[in-house]
Amino acid sequence: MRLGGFLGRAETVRADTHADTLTRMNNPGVLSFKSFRRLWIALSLSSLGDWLGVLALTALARELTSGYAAQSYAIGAVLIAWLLPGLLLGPVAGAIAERLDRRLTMAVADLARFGLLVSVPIVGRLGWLLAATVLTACCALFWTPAQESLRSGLVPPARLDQARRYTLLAAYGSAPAAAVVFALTALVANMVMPGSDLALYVTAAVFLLSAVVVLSLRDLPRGERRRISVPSTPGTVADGWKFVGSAPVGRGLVVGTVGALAACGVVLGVARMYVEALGGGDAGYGTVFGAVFAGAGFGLFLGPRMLDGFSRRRLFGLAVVSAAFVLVLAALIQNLVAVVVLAALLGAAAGVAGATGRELVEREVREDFRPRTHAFVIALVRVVLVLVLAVAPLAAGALGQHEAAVGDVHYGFDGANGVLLIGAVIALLTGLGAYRQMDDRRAIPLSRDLYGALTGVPYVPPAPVKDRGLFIAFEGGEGAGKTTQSRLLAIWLRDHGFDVVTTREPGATKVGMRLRAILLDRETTALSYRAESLLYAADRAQHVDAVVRPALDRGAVVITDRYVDSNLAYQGYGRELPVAEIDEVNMWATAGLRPDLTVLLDVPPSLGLNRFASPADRIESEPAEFHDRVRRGFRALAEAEPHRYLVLDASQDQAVITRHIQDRVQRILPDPVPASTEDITSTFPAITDA
Ligand SMILES: Nc1ncnc2c1ncn2[C@@H]1O[C@H](COP(=O)(O)OP(=O)(O)OP(=O)(O)O)[C@@H](O)[C@H]1O
Ligand SMILES: Cc1cn([C@H]2C[C@H](O)[C@@H](COP(=O)(O)O)O2)c(=O)[nH]c1=O
Repeated sequence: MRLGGFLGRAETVRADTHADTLTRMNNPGVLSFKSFRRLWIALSLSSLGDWLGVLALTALARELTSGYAAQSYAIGAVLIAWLLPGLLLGPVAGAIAERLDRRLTMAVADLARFGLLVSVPIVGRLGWLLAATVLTACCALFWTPAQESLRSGLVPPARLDQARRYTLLAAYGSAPAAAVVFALTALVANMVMPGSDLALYVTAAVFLLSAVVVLSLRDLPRGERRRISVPSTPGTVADGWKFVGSAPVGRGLVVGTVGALAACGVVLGVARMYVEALGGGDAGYGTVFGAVFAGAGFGLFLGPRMLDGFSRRRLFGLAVVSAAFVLVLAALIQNLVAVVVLAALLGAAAGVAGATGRELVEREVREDFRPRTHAFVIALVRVVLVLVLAVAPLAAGALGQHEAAVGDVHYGFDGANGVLLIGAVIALLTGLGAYRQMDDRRAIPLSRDLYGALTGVPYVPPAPVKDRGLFIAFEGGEGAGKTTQSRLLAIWLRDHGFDVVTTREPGATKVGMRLRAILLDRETTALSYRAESLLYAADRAQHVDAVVRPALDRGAVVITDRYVDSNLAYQGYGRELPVAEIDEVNMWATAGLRPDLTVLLDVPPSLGLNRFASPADRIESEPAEFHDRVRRGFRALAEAEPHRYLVLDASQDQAVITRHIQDRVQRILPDPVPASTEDITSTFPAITDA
């Protein structure tokens, strides 16, 4: 019997493996498309060259100047020359590239970069180094959009998303690789060719190789070419702020992103000078640079998997604040090994912030606004990085070198250290600002919240204070069993001597009943989604004012069948209106009243809807995808605040569900109210004259 079971399982595994192979054969990975693979190799080489170039050019700029201030200024100038063209000239270069042959454009841009980089050590002057940096950056402005336009024609539309992910990997994964190559080159150079010239020759060779790969691209699609349109970075920032900045989450994201970038930017900006002061040379510089990017990669991977159940909004602010503390240590501990480790930690904190920020956008921004939001964040990253990378070395130069002596102990405190501390202060203030803006668990102390997430036992706030009752909401899709379970809970609580008010939304007041009729009548047509959302919120405002608050004020347990979460799930996720905005409207409508506990009865819509015999109302008759989105919405809301929810599988037996609910409610019950108040205990539904 057991053996049979085992063989059966082994067979299933074999069948699955076979199915996987078949799927892979029918659905090959994007790198199996030969032309795309070559383009991807060219992109990896070109990105490697870009990162190597900035390391080699800044290192050589330092060598071509003397004195702490002059060297800092030279490095700052190279970084500005490297970044500014992208900020200002992107749309112009895109418009020119639009008219040119894509493959030829890329090859010529690579060959031009090869020539420019070879010329820099030969000429050996700072002025030409800066001019060559600007021209090299301009070549990238033609190369990148031409590559993007080619890419979209090399893979089937269904694979574009995967192709985009590979492209991102090549573009950013090449940064730590460049740091390793740079550090190794520096070690070799110490033996054969002192100085930073060798790194520049290696960079030039990488671009030459990229040109060869580009020229080897064959079988490019004929016919209509994909359009190239490069949006202006300052324009995207200004436009994006108008809508991203209007909600607290948006403002928090922007403020926090600025802080995380300030932290990483100052390290990259002053790394060369700081490492020199610690006796590290080019190899040390490459290592610090690589550590920041390797840490960031790790943080991006770790972010979504970290502290499951902990508020993402809190995590975002915390990650930025942690970056600030790491930066303080990096500024004060003047030891190269420690600085490398701290650089990796800093990158990891920024990576966690980046991944969490992305998760927040996915979760809280309406689907059709997401591309605009992502474009805005990317543009913001560019602008802030240019500013920080430009200003940091200049500020370090202006601060100069200082030394404090206490007895025989000498402590050097250079401009680089000062700038790192300034960066830390900016990151700390912005991190705290983002945390405050976005905090969605104000009532819960952070330490308990963190402890709960770390131990996997979410923190449940203590029972409400005596002068206020208990507020419990039942939420879930159609036919989940909310009415059934709320009645059973009310009966159980009354049996235990509690003053209980059962109520529901919409329609617990006279005004609410009219609104319910409008909202659920199938004759109501052409009701705009926003109007629908506001009508539900209006019903709620009346409900809270006339039923819920008075009952809570007298110390009753109020059980409502649907509340704010229904608005967020149905109108936010179902109708795809901005969830954060609906939340704000509800905050206002209810004067901030939130349930002490929300019981989410989770059921597949097909099962819940089948539980009814009566004809479907206006909302129930929405298509299956709508109800699927609503279900996902409820679950996302519960995941974001697990301490406030009890999520139950509502396809289980009724009695099992009831027991789970009683167990949880028991933990938060206040003392029963005196029997004298029971004469005002209402029954379901609570319809008032209001
Ligand atoms: N766990 C369960 N298993 C099977 N049937 C159930 C279960 N819970 C409730 N039902 C039945 O499903 C139907 C709908 O239940 P109920 O009215 O409580 O759901 P609801 O969530 O309040 O629905 P609505 O979407 O109208 O608010 C009722 O006939 C009820 O008896
Ligand atoms: C509160 C609230 C409700 N809805 C929807 C959900 C249901 O389809 C109906 C209410 O019917 P029920 O039988 O009383 O469950 O209204 C909504 O879309 N938005 C809301 O805020």
